Amino acid sequence: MDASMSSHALSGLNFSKSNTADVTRDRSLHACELPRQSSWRSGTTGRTFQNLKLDTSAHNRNLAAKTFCSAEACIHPLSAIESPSHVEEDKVGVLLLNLGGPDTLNDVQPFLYNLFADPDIIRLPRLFRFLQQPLARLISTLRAPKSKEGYASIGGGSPLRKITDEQADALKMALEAKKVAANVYVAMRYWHPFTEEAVQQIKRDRIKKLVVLPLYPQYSISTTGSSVRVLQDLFREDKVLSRLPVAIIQSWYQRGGYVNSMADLIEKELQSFGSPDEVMIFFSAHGVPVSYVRDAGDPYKDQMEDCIYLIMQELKARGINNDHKLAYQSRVGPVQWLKPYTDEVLVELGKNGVKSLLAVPVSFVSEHIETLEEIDMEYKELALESGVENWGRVPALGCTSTFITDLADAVIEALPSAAAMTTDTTVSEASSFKQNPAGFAIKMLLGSFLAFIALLVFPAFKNQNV
Ligand SMILES: C=CC1=C(C)c2cc3[nH]c(cc4nc(cc5[nH]c(cc1n2)c(C)c5CCC(=O)O)C(CCC(=O)O)=C4C)c(C)c3C=C
Ligand SMILES: [Fe+2]
Repeated sequence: MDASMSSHALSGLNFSKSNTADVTRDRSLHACELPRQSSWRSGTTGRTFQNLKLDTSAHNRNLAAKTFCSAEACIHPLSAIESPSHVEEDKVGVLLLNLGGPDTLNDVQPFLYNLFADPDIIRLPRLFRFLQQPLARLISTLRAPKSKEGYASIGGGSPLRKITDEQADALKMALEAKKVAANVYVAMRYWHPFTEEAVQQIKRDRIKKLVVLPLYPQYSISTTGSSVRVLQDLFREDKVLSRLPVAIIQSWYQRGGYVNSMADLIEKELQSFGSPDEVMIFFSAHGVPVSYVRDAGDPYKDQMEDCIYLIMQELKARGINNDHKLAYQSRVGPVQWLKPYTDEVLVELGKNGVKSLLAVPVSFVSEHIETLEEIDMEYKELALESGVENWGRVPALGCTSTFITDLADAVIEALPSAAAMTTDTTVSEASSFKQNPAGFAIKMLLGSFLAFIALLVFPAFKNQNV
């Protein structure tokens, strides 16, 4: 990628902290011990960028454990690469996509800025897109004090980078155990190591085939969708990368390895209660605004419900028949989010006489602020105040060996479907800045003014739920 293209792609991000990120995982770091064999059913959805259609029928139980790939990707996996015989053996790369989190309290506001500047997080109508950055600046500044308190209470920063690095190391080792030598890279959406940094490293390493693996079990426009869009922009603008065969695993909540690993954790944690049979299994998923599902066709809710169904089926097969409930946490801003809301359900359950509750975070596979602070502190306190007497929480999967080994299988299954990305002639907003800087400056000024008005109109952004 040449320098100008690179700066285009980076122009929307706040790189307040210089950081030569270690995006490739060193083989010598041993994060987890892994078994040599795995025998889980598989259900990877490996599709290429041009086939990035959302599958909104995921609630159809038949979809579970089925392998998807585009006809083009499967039948002509290498059609778009020039691969002269002298080129070194296929060098495989795996790119883990994740959200990223502030390393220190000073990073909190710029991290939040990057998050709110993402048009997949605050989805403004096209006409108002010029407001995105000024709005992001305002909201991040207003929210930063409360977020800082949260991060301070969990040790002064997000544990996400460290855990994701450990998962990358573990995945590399699991692949090696299956005789696949691969470099594993980490690409964070809102903090270091940024996607752009990881992509540069992939290019420098002359990777010949890439599997993209989001660390979100379920697909959402706001998570996997957003990260893939950034990748798509970076690859489209680069001669070499646009020819690189890529397979994207869109979601993997339906894989046996994930479902079984979650069931294992739940089964184990239930044993810590005096009367395990009487415990309510309480799944708490990160929410998204209702409009994502209703208007934009986000399959997140369907996939979440399907995911809970599969985990409960697995528990039933083990003779565990506890009651369960799904609710959505972490809503932000003045709009309606997926319901029921975790805080409201906890109060209701407590009032209705539920005495033992096991919280299961289900939309993310690492510990993070929303498990360590929101669930372990805020929700626990609320539940106990509401009448719940026994509280437990299932840990995030992290480097659980059965889980990581299954991710390695998912990567291996996706490899044959890797195909070059389509070239798209859409002009990005970043290039419109380059073409018309004066117009851009006017928009920014006007945007700041309108953002100020928006702040007055949506005072909820100043409140606790922002
Ligand atoms: C599947 C997981 C997630 C979805 C879906 C998601 C959507 C989403 N998030 C926000 C706003 C915020 N998210 C924040 C942190 C955060 N979000 C996720 C996961 C999902 N977000 C994680 C794992 C984390 C924690 C990262 C860490 O540092 O540990 C934050 C910042 C934290 C805070 O201030 O509370 C915000 C803000 C929106 C608006 C959204 C969908 C539109
Ligand atoms: Fe979030």
